[in-house]
Amino acid sequence: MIRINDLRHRVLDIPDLMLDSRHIAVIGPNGSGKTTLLEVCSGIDEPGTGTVRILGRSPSSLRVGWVGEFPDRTLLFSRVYDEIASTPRFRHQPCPETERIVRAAATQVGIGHLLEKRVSTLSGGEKALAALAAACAGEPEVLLLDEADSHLDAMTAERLRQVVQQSPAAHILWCTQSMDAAALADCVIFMEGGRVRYKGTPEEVFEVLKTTCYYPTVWRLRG
Ligand SMILES: Nc1ncnc2c1ncn2[C@@H]1O[C@H](COP(=O)(O)OP(=O)(O)OP(=O)(O)O)[C@@H](O)[C@H]1O
Repeated sequence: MIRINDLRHRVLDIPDLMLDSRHIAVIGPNGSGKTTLLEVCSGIDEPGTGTVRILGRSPSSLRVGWVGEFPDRTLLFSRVYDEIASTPRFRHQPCPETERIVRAAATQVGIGHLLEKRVSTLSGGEKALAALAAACAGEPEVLLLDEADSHLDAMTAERLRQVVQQSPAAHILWCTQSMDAAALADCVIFMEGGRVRYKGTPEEVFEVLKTTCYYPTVWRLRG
């Protein structure tokens, strides 16, 4: 359960929000506060006013996985293996266990062949997958994806979706500009001007947005 009360932070103004779904799509126009909401839910950023509780705890006490739109800004290590190994190493996992976690995460994401490569030599999509593998290796309770699918080809985006679905995370907050991807979520929140304008199942939210550009293309095509 994600519970937000009296949150006022930068652009955000969320008096009361309760989310009990697992896969939550966060959509809305540029500058509406989607990333800011994810940051507050990640514990990266402490809200100025109000409270955020996820699984009954403060976000900073949770295992959080973050995959951003620009992996170059978050990938810290020069070798892919070391990037994925960073969280188990920070947690002082023994070497054989770290090795197992890294290989499992890389295999799950489909980048086992990239483990020895330098991060700087990867393509944009490969960097996104390396960031996803690193997030998965941390066995996150909450997985946050900030437009992580925005630069991916259709097949890679589909793989990212599958891996995210298979993740054991209790909550997945996925900010996306792909309404077709958002339509696959359990719950959609539509943000505008820092507020949650609509919240509900994809059917409920997209029904309200039917005449706008936010209606999923796949739904429009099927009539
Ligand atoms: N560190 C900050 N300090 C002050 N204002 C900020 C900060 N970060 C973001 N903002 C402002 O908050 C507003 C919301 O930004 P945010 O990045 O959350 O929007 P977004 O919905 O994710 O947008 P986009 O779809 O363009 O990524 C923007 O007007 C932005 O300028």
